[in-house]
Amino acid sequence: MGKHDKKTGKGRLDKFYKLAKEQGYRARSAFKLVHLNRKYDFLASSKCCIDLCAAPGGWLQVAEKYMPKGSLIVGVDLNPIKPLQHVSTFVSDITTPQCRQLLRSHLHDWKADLVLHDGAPNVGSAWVQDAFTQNELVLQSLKLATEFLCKGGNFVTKVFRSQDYNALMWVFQQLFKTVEATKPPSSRNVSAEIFVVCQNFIAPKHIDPKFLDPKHVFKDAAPLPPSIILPSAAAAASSAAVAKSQSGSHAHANVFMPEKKRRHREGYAEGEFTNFHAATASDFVKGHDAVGLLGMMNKIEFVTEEEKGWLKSRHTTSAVISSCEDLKVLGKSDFKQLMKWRLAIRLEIGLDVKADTAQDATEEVVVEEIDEEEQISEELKKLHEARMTRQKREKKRANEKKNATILKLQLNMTAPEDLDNDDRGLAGEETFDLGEMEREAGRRGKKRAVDDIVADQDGMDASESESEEEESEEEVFDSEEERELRLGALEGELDGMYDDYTQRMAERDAKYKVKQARLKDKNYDAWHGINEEKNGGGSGSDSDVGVSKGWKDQLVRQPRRGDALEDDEEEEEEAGGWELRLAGKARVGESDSDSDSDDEDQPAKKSRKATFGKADEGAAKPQVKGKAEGRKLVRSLVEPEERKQMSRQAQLWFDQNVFKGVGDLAALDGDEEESEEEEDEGMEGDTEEEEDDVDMEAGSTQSSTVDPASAEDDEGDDTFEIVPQAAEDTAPEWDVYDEDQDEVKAATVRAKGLLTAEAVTLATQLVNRQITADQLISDGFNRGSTFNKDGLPEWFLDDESKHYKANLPVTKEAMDALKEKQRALDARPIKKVAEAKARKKFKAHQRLEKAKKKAAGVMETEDLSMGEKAKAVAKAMGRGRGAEKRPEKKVVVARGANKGIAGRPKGVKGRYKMTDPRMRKEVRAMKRIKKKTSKR
Ligand SMILES: C[S@@+](CC[C@H](N)C(=O)[O-])C[C@H]1O[C@@H](n2cnc3c(N)ncnc32)[C@H](O)[C@@H]1O
Repeated sequence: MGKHDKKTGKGRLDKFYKLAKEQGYRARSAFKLVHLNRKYDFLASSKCCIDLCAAPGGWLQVAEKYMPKGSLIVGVDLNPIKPLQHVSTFVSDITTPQCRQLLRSHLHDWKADLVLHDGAPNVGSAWVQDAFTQNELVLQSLKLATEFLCKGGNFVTKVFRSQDYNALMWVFQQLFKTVEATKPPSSRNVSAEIFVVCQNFIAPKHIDPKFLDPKHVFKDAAPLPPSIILPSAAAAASSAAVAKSQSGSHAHANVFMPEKKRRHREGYAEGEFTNFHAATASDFVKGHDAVGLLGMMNKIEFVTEEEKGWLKSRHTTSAVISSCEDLKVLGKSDFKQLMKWRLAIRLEIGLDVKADTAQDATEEVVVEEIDEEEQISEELKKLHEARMTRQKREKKRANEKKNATILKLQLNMTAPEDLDNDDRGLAGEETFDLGEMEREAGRRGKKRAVDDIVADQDGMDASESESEEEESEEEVFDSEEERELRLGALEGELDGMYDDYTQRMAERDAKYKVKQARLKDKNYDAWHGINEEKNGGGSGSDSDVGVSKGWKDQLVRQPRRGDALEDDEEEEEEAGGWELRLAGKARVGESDSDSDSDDEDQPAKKSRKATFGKADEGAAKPQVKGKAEGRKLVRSLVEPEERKQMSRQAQLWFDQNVFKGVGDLAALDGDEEESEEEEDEGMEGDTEEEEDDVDMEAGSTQSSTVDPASAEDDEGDDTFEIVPQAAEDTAPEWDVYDEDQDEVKAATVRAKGLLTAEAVTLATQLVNRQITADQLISDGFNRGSTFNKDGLPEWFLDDESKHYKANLPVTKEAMDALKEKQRALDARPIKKVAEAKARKKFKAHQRLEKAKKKAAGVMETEDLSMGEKAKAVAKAMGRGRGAEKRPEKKVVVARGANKGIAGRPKGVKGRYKMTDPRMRKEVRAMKRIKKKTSKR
């Protein structure tokens, strides 16, 4: 903010300076807020306002003036602010946590409904550098705003137009329902500043910090130009100064902000070393691609004498000049104005000739307008000629097809279900949708208007090939209406051109390209959104918005993917949403081109303002909707269509001679299923669909006749055959050893309880008398395969033995019971375990003491020999130590090789006992009986 020349450029003491002086404002910048408020009227509805970077207090004064009496207004700045009535101020750096705390204490837990930010870092280096720091400051202020704003609150900030501008706008869009950028008249044209009014804060519960982190927000921004060109013509004058500022800035950037050094991801075009492009006025006026130029260039310069002469033309208004200064931010009206100016200059210099010179002098203005219109329509013609012809050709082809289809139908050459989707539409389904017809009519009207213009230009009827019906429609337009329509169409075309321009702007944006590239990578990990999604929304009005509308347009078109994203929210929480939004931003291009996403985009499209529509787009809009609806309609028909196609094939199949005489296959196969179905569905009669169903059944019948299994049967293939439950004596012999196993298991169960869910289930069933013991035993006998195993391959039997097992029931209750048991075990306190261990130890100690005593007693006994004493002591001590029990005698059944042998049977080690099988069974039986009786 150094010293300025008071006559030129920024230092000029303009009317706002004087006005500020007159009205007692501390700074001329106060009028920026006055103008912004005039346009958006946010002050009157605010009760609590924070002004970040408020010194010397101009905005505070305006806020105090326009906000309701008794409102809370807090201002903060690095510099002290002279006291103001009804306003509290303090000195702090808004980038520090201390400022946050001070704000909190000033607000007394209130939420602000307005946050203003007019901060500008006090640096004097080159403007790009300043822009970056400025925009960092903006992000910081946004951070504070998100913290202090109430839901629905507003945030007004100054932004410097630079490559970071779009990134900032995008972030605003994610947090506010309406975001508009504007340049108030009090903001000097030479200044790169622009004001963004963000309305209706969404107040998400969680904001991904990446949204407010310059590292993330600006990381994708286009690379910093190595050479910096000052935005104003005045600044550009001194190339030496520029060079100095360049080097200065770079030195600064390298030394102090090495991390902010941008990588040239995209690279510059061959021979280009800057992102700033200026075109000459001649390029614009005389060149063919005026729209393209506007999209690609930053500025139009008047360099040559001829060009300077154009500055004096009555058509060259100050608005045109200021538009030429910064093409990046052309609003729609600026754009149209510029295009009109171009045509006017072309006329002046004789590049174009007035088509209608015989106009009345009194209608001079009108004539001129028409001339311009004609010129524009020339452009229009060039732009749309190809499209029109294509459309016409398509329509003609469709008409022919339609007629052919209708003829076919009339001659019974085809069935309606055989028509493809297009034919259907042609054959009359369009009559299902009256709305669509109406829209179609509207489209025709609009198209006619455009065609008329083209026809006028050409001196020929552009719609020659249109049907007579349309020609009669043409008569409906009287000359005035036609004119209106023409104008409408022209406006539309200009809108269309404007959209082209914005599209080019978007494409030019490096980020856009990167996102497009990323999109191509299917593995690109789509990110997740802020937890609270916005509904509809998008930016608001497009009128007069001096912003890079391409971006805005995209953002508006971007669907607010509320519901769709909610499923992913939990995952998103961590990732936080930044990159999902990025992905969404990148998807924009896709959504425009990809008709599949039409449905998804619908809400966003609804939010789009009518001003977006170019003539053809305007016409396309209903088409899009119609298409979506049509698709719906088609979809409902497509599935049966497939089925019908299938059934038709089936019909053809059964029409073959080989099936003649077979009669009704459906009836043949007895389709109980079919009759059941019919009963169920209450279907009767002989509708086509039913016939199809029958055909389908027939199809299935046919398939059943060629069932491979039955085919095998027929052929007598004896690979294997499942024998149904033949009573055989191949069941495994009752093995006495199993009894042992059962006893062992029973002992385990007694000791540890039931261990498996199956066991618990069976036990529960037994206890609840859901199953009897006999049943259980008999089920046990049925276990395993009982079919004839003769001749079966080894692998099969192996598999069977492994897998052919009864599936024992398992109930949820049983599982719960087991879990509960385990939980109880796990929940045993350590103390209890320790106690148990101590108890065990104590008992062992007692046993040992007892054994020692016993051993001492043995030693004192005089009756025993030393050997006997030693044996007795060892026995006592062994018991005392809890020595392992002697291994039980192994019972060897005297059968087979062991039958009648004397001495140790083969392969048996240790203690053993020979038993007779009969005896063994009897002994066991006795034991069982004894046990039972003792229980009773
Ligand atoms: C253009 S002036 C604001 C004018 C003010 N809106 C008015 O109408 O009076 C920009 C202000 O931003 C302040 N500023 C810059 N960086 C700051 C920071 N980090 N914290 C607080 N204020 C800052 C400067 O001290 C300067 O007073």
